Amino acid sequence: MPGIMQQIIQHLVNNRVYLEEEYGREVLKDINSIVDALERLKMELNRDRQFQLFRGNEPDKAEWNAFISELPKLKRTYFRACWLHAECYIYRRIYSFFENSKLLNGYDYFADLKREDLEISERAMNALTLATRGLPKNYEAFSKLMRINLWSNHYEIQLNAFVFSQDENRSKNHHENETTIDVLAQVADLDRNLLIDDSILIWNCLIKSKALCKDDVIVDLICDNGGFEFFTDMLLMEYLIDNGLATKVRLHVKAIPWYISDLTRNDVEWTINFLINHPSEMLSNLGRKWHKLMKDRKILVAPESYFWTGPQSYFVMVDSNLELYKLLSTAKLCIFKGDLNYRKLLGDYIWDSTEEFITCLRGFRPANICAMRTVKCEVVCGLPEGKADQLLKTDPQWMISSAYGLIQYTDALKCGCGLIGGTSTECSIHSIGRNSHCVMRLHKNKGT
Ligand SMILES: O=P(O)(O)OC[C@H]1O[C@](O)(CO)[C@@H](O)[C@@H]1O
Repeated sequence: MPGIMQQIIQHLVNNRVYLEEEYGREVLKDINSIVDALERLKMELNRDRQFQLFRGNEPDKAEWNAFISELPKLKRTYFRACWLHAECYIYRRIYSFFENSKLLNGYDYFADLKREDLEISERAMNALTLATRGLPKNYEAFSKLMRINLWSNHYEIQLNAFVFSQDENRSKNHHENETTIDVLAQVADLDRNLLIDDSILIWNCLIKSKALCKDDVIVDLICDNGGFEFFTDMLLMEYLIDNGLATKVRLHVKAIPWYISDLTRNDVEWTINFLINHPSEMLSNLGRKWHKLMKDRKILVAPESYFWTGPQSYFVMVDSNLELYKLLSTAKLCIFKGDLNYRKLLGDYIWDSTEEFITCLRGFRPANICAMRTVKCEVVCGLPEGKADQLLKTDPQWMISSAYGLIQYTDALKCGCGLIGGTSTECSIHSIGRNSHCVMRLHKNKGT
């Protein structure tokens, strides 16, 4: 984190001239005070000081201050707090320096990094675009897209491992579309590291929703990173819409710059414009197509919520942000991308690695839920007995390397009784009703 803060300082110093051109001379005062504030924050972190309350124009300061005040005193400093709490707090403090400045309110100091990530992914984007035009509506194509999307959450793979020539693929097989994706999976050589693959359940969920639902089939995508990862998110979402597997996709983005590369509304707009104006005709056409999907509101950015940049685990959402919980409840499927979302889904606890996904959600079940992440920290569940031990022996870094991936799913109506969606009186959850809110409360009261 001190390194990240230093990078932001460097960014401001390096861009002084441009910022002055854009905002006028007065911005230099802002820059100086933000640099001072960042230096102080670095010092607070180094000295393990107490978290401070937010006192400026932060729209979510009441929630943050309540959270900080409720932390036990000993858990309110950088090295004593939970990792997740300390990390979120620092990212939130950093942005508060900008939002309380005169001219740099709204400034995204991570924007350049996200943009560069896309700019240098041209070959990968071209190859994937070519490979995904006219894909058939079947489970195989869907599952491949899911895996491409999953592996784009890998730390380093984002760019380089996806770089391969389209010509090589062409010469290998006549079925160009199919093969390019296969090659991608092989080049990435990562599918063997897919520890859980519930994509068939997700496919079934979407097929069933379409058949049963007369209204919109909504898919909520709780996004993670911008840049290349968002590009592959869009390929998957486009496939869902094109094939009638969803009639509407809502993108949940971050309200503020977050964890360096997380997607914001501006990043979505920038990405579409970048593609539209791209010299490659194929990418430009793709950009235009996505722009139309957004104009027709088939893919849209959901109202931004500060819940996603809070420190809380998702099981508290029903109490702390009922509006957002209700919004997610109108979806047929909620897809949570990335490691941070996963940590918040599971509450950032070191669960027994064989624990069921649904148990770890602790009652958070606004809709059918899918989590897709490469494993970057020690939070994991749903593995077969003995798998974690075996991995530890063969690859001690397996939980932090992001070389392993998970596609996990749980049905909103699933419960421990094995009677999926049933109305049996034997099961208290099912006899209470199908309302996920009731189910949530029941689980909570039971302390599960
Ligand atoms: O972009 P993702 O997949 O959410 O990864 C971010 C995660 O990586 C980490 O840096 C873990 O190493 C965490 O801070 C964070 O949970």
